[in-house]
Amino acid sequence: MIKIDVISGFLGAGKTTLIKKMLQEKLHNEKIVIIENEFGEIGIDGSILKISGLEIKEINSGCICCSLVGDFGNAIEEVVTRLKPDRIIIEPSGVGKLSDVIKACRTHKLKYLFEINILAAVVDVLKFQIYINNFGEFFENQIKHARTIFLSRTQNIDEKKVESIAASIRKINSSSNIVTTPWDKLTAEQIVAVSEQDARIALENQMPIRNAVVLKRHKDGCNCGCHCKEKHEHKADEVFDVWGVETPKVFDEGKLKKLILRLESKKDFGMVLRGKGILQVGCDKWIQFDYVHGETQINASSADYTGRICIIGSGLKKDALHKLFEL
Ligand SMILES: Nc1nc2c(ncn2[C@@H]2O[C@H](COP(=O)(O)OP(=O)(O)OP(=O)(O)O)[C@@H](O)[C@H]2O)c(=O)[nH]1
Repeated sequence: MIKIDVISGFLGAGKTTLIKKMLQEKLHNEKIVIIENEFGEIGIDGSILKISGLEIKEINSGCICCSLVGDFGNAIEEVVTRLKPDRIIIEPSGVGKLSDVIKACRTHKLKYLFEINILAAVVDVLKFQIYINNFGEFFENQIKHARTIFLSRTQNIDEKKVESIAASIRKINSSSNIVTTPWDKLTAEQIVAVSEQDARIALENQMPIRNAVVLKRHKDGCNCGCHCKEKHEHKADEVFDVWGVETPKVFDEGKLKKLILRLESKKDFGMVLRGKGILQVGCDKWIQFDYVHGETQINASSADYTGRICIIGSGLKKDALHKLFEL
């Protein structure tokens, strides 16, 4: 049986970071294929994970829960029949619903060839409240259907706050394991062990196969993140925007750092939830940037086939973004 591990989590929560840790420290002896699903046509995570030298299948230009159920099914079929790995790790888009990924796996025509093993959600403690308030429909869905919840950035807040967030998560999902220790204090062995605990039993309880889509009514003032009047269950592309470009432009590194910081301005660019890119900043010099509100990381990167930027948010002002990067 091929193991399927799903590592979900909202935009910028730390999914790729967690997967990298598992791969580098624990799973490097297994034959693994990663299915990456990014919301937007510009895939960045595939390049980041590529350094591990693994087979990566990217499904871009939408998310599994919207229009890509077919593509996701085809990707699984191709991986299962052609590559025959020991394990498939799926990183759904940050705005994907974990319940949709589970459903797509459980109803797949080749489901007898694989079993869902890890069902994890990564939750950024610094953004917990803001995401619950603004994008609760997507955020809570990931928490609710996960068997294991990894809190990220717990090293950046005091333990009382971590406790209170863990208690709020318990109210949404009372049976999950909640990992509160900063990951660098844990071995990948511990991470995989806690994630694999009772996974199958939990899945049976959580996800009875449904033949019909149950529509969730949303009320006035609810926290799903959309602005529409009709009552319906939302797809990610109704709530979130994506702006992505490929560019050969060579940026000035100092200037680039400053303009990435300007993404904080909701007034100028809309609500930017996540930004990432791989860009050339000199003759043989490339950087990779990671933007999450209140936190920007810029690291050296190896050269890529061209420069790429991907911005995800709500109510994005795309023309302003174009101008910002002087494209
Ligand atoms: N300090 C700190 N930084 C973290 C932690 N987890 C992730 N990061 C940083 O947060 C940024 C986003 O992390 P990713 O692993 O790319 O997040 P992701 O969930 O894969 O993001 P998307 O799939 O693009 O939405 C990166 O710069 C990480 O280095 C953490 O626990 N502590």
